[in-house]
This record gives sequence, structure tokens and C-alpha cells, in this order.
Amino acid sequence: MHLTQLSNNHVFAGWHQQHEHESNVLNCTMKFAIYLPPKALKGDKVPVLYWLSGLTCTEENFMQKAGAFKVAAELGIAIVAPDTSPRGAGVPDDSDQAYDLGLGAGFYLNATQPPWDTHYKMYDYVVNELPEIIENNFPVNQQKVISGHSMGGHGAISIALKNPDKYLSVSAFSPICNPINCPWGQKAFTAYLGDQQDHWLEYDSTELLKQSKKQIPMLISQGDADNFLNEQLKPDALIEIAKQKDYLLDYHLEPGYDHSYFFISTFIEQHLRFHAQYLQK
Ligand SMILES: N[C@@H](CCC(=O)N[C@@H](CS)C(=O)NCC(=O)O)C(=O)O
Repeated sequence: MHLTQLSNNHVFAGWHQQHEHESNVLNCTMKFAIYLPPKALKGDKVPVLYWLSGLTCTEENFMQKAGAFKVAAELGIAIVAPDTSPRGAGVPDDSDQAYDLGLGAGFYLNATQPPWDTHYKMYDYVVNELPEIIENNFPVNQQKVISGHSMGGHGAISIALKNPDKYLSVSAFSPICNPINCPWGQKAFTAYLGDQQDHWLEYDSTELLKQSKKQIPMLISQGDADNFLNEQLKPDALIEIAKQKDYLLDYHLEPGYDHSYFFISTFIEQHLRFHAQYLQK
């Protein structure tokens, strides 16, 4: 697997880099961003936090706006941010170029329906191909935690619940908690997975939590001034299942915060310190 380095910036004594590679899973050229903390430059292998961004994002948004580097440097955690969908020549987009389907809206699942099924396999990319690339090319160990925002919060929680042996902890900002019951999720799942709703359940965090057998520590932060909260994000069903199952969910409703990276940048330190508790030094 050949990586082409696209950028390299020194930040908080570590490095922020962007790389490009051919993805066998997504059938296109993909970019990702990585933050390597100073510890990784001294010959130590460090754990990785995978960050999954939301609708309309690329590998750039989190790195430029979240303000995560200072604390990641202190804690010795690498951060990897993939793009949010396959991209490039030949990759289909939604015919209306809507922001919530197609490019920038991969929903971290494996599409089964044409025309999406030849490229839109973000689940396999995030769970399998990308960690293999990261572990083969950077000074990281196999300890993984996962986090994300909005569509990426749905990705982080559903991926962690489906792979409780791969991730030591999971967190999310403003996640789409119950995609089978909101307009963003219903539109995307119909296109990518087809009309049969029983096929949707395997990517719905609330349904997956109902079925889960193994606990994985989970932190969710949600702003109460988020204008997507009631129509799209719907955390109540997830919180209810967590209560019933005595699940390790720490849910924080933060007054006054909206859906943006201003909110994420305020609480990213809390999320990084939460994950650090579950990582071995
Ligand atoms: N108002 C946005 C809706 C999408 C949105 O809010 N995207 C969030 C994730 S769901 C985001 O992170 N946007 C990019 C950014 O703020 O950098 C739009 O129409 O593009």
C-alpha cells in the first residue's frame, strides 16, 4: 500500500499530516489526516483515536476546527480522521447533489444498492482497511478508541457496538442516535441499503445497543441549542435502552451549545481525557 504525503505541519511538538492512497475497499483514491503526538516521534508506539466527521465534511474539518492537538500531545494519542465518503472520478453522487446523500455523506455503512454498492463501503474502510494502513505506516500500537460528530457520531457508536473487542471506548458529539427513525437516516439507508427496513437495523445505534452483550464505555455530549436535536439526532431512545441495560453511557446535555465545531472544540479535551482512562500507557 503506497501512501502519498500531501502536507506536514508541526503543531504542539507533534505533526499534522494529510496522506492519499488507493483504497481497495472503496475503489477510489482516498485522503486521511493524522496527528502524531510528540511521544510517537521518540520511538514509542501510541494508541489511536479514530475521528469520524459529519455531513459535508472531509478529513480537514476536525483537524482545523476541533482544537484537539494540545491535549492529544499531552496524552500521547494519535488521531486519524478519514474523509466522510468515497470521492473522485467515477464515484457516484446524489443526482440532486444534496448534502445528506452521496459525496460527504457515506454514513459509515456498506451500501448494497446500485449505484452506491461499488464504492460506498465506509464501514469496511473505517473498521478494516484504514487501521491496517495506519498500523503498517505509522508508530502506533493496536489500542483503538473511536469518536465522531453527528453522522460520524452515528458511525462511531454503531461501529463500536458492532466491534466491542476492537475499540476500548467510544464517544460522540451530537450523534444521530436512531437513524432508522429520522429523515437523514431514512433517506440514506433507503438509498444505500434498500427499502427493506430489517436490513437497516444493523447500522442503527439504538437497535445495536438493544442487542449488545459486551459493555464498552461510552460518552455522549449534546448541545441543547442544537437545531438538529429533535428532528434528526433523537438521543432519547438510546438513553432509555442504556438505562434499562445499566449500560456504561455517560450522557451530557450541555446548555446553550449548538451543532457546530464551536461546541466540539469546547468539550474535545473532556472526550480525549475520557478515552485516555481506557488506554494503557
Ligand atoms: N448546515 C449544514 C448541515 C450539515 C452540517 O451541519 N454538517 C456538520 C456535520 S453534520 C459539519 O460538521 N459541518 C462542517 C463544519 O462545520 O466544518 C449544511 O447545510 O451543510
